[in-house]
Amino acid sequence: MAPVVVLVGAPGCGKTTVGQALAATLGVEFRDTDADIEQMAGKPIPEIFIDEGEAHFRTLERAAVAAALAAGTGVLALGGGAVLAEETRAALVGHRVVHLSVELPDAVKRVGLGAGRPLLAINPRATLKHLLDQRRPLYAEVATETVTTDGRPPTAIVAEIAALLPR
Ligand SMILES: Nc1ncnc2c1ncn2[C@@H]1O[C@H](COP(=O)(O)OP(=O)(O)OP(=O)(O)O)[C@@H](O)[C@H]1O
Ligand SMILES: O=C(O)C1=C[C@@H](O)[C@@H](O)[C@H](O)C1
Ligand SMILES: [Mg+2]
Repeated sequence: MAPVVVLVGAPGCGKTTVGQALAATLGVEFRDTDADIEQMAGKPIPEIFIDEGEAHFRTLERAAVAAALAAGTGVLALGGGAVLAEETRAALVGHRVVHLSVELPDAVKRVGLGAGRPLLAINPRATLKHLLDQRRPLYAEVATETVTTDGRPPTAIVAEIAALLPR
């Protein structure tokens, strides 16, 4: 079985928030590869970045995405940078992949200055701008649908995605 839907998008686009609400609406399970990686590593993502570095995190992430796609859990959220891996982009072919798009102003507001996003620890606005510019084409490449999230509440986004799915 494949996941009902896979969510991709930049940090702060709402993959976790929307994914959890969508799974509850559909009555299916929610899975987030970031949480899977933390469980696999036995520590939070910022600690993996500090202790082993980003390259090691990306190795864990490729394995976590492959395992989650194979498990076929209902709603699957991928980490914001998962699409950087060519292997992961190839593995997503044939899946229903929704890109939750977000532009810089809303992304900055949503991620704030909070902890827990190691890539955004320094100069979050400039880093987010770079991430968005670098990744937009990659999200577009893997997505079967794109749903805009700027200025919209999670409930409206959940309803739009639910309406895309076969009944
Ligand atoms: N549509 C929205 N409107 C306003 N706030 C939102 C919306 N979606 C998410 N948020 C808020 O933005 C923050 C980031 O959301 P969330 O953690 O779901 O993003 P994410 O895509 O999972 O990020 P990451 O890639 O870092 O895991 C949270 O505080 C959440 O409540
Ligand atoms: O955008 C990214 O590269 C990341 C996003 C988060 O979901 C985590 O996967 C991690 O913090 C890296
Ligand atoms: Mg998340």
